[in-house]
Amino acid sequence: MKGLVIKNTGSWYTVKTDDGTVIESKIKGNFRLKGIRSTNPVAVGDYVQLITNQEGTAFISAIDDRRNYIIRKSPNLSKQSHILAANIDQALLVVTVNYPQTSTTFIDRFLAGAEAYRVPVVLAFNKCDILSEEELHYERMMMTLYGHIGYQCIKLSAATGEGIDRLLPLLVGKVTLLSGNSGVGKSTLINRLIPGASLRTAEISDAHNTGMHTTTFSEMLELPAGGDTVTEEGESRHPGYLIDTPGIKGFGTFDIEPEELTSYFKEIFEFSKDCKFSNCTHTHEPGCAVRKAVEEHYISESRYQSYLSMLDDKEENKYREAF
Ligand SMILES: Nc1nc2c(ncn2[C@@H]2O[C@H](COP(=O)(O)OP(=O)(O)OP(=O)(O)O)[C@@H](O)[C@H]2O)c(=O)[nH]1
Ligand SMILES: [Zn+2]
Repeated sequence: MKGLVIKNTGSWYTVKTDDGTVIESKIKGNFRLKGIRSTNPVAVGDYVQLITNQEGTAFISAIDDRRNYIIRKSPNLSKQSHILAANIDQALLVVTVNYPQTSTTFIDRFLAGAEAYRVPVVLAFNKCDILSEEELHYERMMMTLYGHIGYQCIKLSAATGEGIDRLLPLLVGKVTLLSGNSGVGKSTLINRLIPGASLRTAEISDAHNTGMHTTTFSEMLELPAGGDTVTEEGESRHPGYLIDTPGIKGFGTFDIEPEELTSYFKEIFEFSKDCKFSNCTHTHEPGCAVRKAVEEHYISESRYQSYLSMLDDKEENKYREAF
């Protein structure tokens, strides 16, 4: 039997099978995944093979190849990492122009990381209900900026429900990683999208109270089935899931090489094709088409600054590694 892992608590995995049954499962034996040293071989979002047993539970006997996965490296130096989620279709980055203000550096770092993982990002501009005229103007400028680069932007209020009708269709049938700084309204949004979700979360934390601080657990929250969970091709798909994993602030960008960085800033990459040197870092080189585009306002100053700050990190790391 096949199924989708929707929850991971310690050594137990909750698997939703193709016919909609939910089965508590454990890993059979100690199978390892090629090339990954992780503390959890199976993660939410994995498609797995199950062998059911008489007690009504099951063994996970195989995992389908992953399209992608996000990991958190262990803070200690064991070189082990923890897989937070697999097979993500997209990320929803919740941002606010105020209360609290999300910095463009934070947004751009997140976007660059997502590009590195080839995960599309939708930007949700939340709390439009409490913004002043001036703040709304700034929000429009931000939405225009990121919209031009190619990111879908949705203006919404998780509190009042405004804009939710535009967001929902983007989530149907997809596994969406929910991200954003503390206080931007992620929990409020989840409760808006999935009535009763906070209640369930509370129950879960109660049940596992003792282990909460040591066990990282992830969960996919199922969106309520809408009327359109059948694709145009007539193939049915799941109603969509949200992954809300506390502690993920973005995609790991530690492995990005400085030469690669340009390609993770979509519009910078486009202009860089006209730079005189193919290995141009767009900092000081003559004939740099990127710096020219910044001067002529084809590339926004804030995006260029974010690029430079990420480049700086890389150089600094290199320096540290060298000594
Ligand atoms: N006015 C207004 N307030 C909102 C909106 N969305 C959330 N809030 C408020 O903002 C505060 C933070 O919201 P949360 O949903 O807890 O934010 P979060 O992103 O889950 O925060 P963390 O759990 O710290 O990551 C709460 O007081 C919410 O009521 C909104 O659209 N408009
Ligand atoms: Zn250049």
